[in-house]
Amino acid sequence: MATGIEITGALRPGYETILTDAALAFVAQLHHMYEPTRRSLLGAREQHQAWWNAGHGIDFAGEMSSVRDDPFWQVRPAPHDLTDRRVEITGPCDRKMVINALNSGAQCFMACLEDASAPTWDVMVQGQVNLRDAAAGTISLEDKGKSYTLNPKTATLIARPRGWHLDEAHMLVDGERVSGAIFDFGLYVFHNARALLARGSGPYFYLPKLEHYLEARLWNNIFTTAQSMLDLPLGTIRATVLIETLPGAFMAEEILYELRDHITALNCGRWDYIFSYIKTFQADPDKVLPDRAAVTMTVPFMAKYAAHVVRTCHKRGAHAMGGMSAFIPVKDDEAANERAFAAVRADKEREASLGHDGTWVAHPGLVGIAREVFDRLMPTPNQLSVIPEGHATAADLTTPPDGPKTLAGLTNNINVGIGYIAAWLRGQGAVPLHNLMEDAATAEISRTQLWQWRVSDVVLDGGETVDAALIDRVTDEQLAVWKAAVGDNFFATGKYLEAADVFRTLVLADELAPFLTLPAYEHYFAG
Ligand SMILES: CC(=O)SCCNC(=O)CCNC(=O)[C@H](O)C(C)(C)COP(=O)(O)OP(=O)(O)OC[C@H]1O[C@@H](n2cnc3c(N)ncnc32)[C@H](O)[C@@H]1OP(=O)(O)O
Ligand SMILES: O=CC(=O)O
Ligand SMILES: [Mg+2]
Repeated sequence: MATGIEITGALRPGYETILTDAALAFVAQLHHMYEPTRRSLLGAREQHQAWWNAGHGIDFAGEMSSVRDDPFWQVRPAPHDLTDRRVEITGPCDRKMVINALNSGAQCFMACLEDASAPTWDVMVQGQVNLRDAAAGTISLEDKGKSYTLNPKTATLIARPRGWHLDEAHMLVDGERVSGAIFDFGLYVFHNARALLARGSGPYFYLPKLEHYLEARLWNNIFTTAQSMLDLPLGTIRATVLIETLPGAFMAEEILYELRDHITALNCGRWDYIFSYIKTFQADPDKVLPDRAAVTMTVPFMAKYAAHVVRTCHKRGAHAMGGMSAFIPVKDDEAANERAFAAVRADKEREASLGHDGTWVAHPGLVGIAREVFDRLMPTPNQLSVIPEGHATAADLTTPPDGPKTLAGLTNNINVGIGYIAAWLRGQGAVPLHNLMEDAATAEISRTQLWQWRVSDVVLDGGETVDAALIDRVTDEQLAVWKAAVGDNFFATGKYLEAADVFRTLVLADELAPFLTLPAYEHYFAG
């Protein structure tokens, strides 16, 4: 191994094919070149938050108006296998799910090393093994007497690395942790770019949680460097950026501009967006959101956000991808299943009618519904020519909706928060809870919402004031609910008490932690 590189995680069979000297040296080189910038951009995030906490508003960046006003620039056109992306399935990089997703009939598969994966060392490195085999077209599995192999026609593979905030604690360069994003991106592009190109595709990425155009510039510089180190032409790497933070929405056009040689699309990551709205306005009692379930895509600020993303993309020749309805198929209850399908169908009809070029589904059983809607409402491969009228103002994007604030909403946040974090601590990053898909982003909404309700002394519609005593009482009640639901044995081993501790600590903290995964990673996964 090159001098200065240290791997502190376990080396299980197969990992040596990913953690090769050459691949690690590649990651280390990116680390040397770009870690100082990442650190400084993370520092800038703290400064921006302090500015908003001091009562300053959020608005479009004045210094970038020339980019927004210049009518002439466009992003590089999409490659052939990202031209029609009407249905994209997402999922963790578990071997069976990777095969099932690639075979699902969706146009693309967003393979998630981010919020649908708990970032344990094993999940991250085994995920790379699975993606390497997927990129090579050779992935297969024998599981419970069933053989899994790839169909002749599979979805286009797009990998989602971790966001800028997370470290990979198990790879050190000169004693310093590398960024999770650079670890995930670097290993994936190093091992798979050539194989993907040979199969008529390419190294494609979804980039999560960007908050500033300078963060997009960092990705662009990393792409340019990676391409030249791997002797790939400029524009070989292609990115789709999730517009899933409120600050990111105000910089959507600048993000396209910074990445114009590499970007093909933006995506509306609605769950992180709601989380980011709460985080941005954490100190503003006038911006407190109602129950999580009441913040749908049809409330005004969310509808304006989606239209803003479509408009911005199509003005610049980029695809505008829709997002994820949390409804998933319901087993053993036909009526509930029909309701879930109807909710997904309505969500996809809204997206296709607005001008989105495609959408996300969480489960293979939903591919057909999304496909039917987009085939019906979008007969062309995309609808780049559809530009929603109007433009978004800061008030459009930031005015909170009315809606209920209820004890049931508070209780659901705590129940789901405990259930999700327990699964995450067991190594599972996406789970079905109460017939909805939950991942790190939805859990972030639950815990930030309660933090904000508590510090804003919200009085619920039933008259209860949200305070530490109420949070403690309901947390204890919900621990009992989980114990009854999963049984004493699984409750004892399934990390529920640890999850409640993580959740309660975050909700009762004086300061809002920027991400729940940061303290939880340090405490449970980094060692
Ligand atoms: C906010 C965001 O970031 S959204 C994007 C991140 N979130 C995700 O990607 C969530 C993806 N979805 C999932 O992880 C899962 O569908 C869950 C956790 C929601 C539900 O999981 P389960 O209830 O275990 O699914 P279920 O039991 O119905 O699975 C049935 C089959 O479908 C497969 N399957 C389910 N979801 C997926 C998927 N997303 N991709 C591929 N295969 C899948 C299962 O592997 C299983 O296959 P098998 O029959 O060969 O054994
Ligand atoms: O990543 C998607 C989201 O909704 O968040
Ligand atoms: Mg997200």
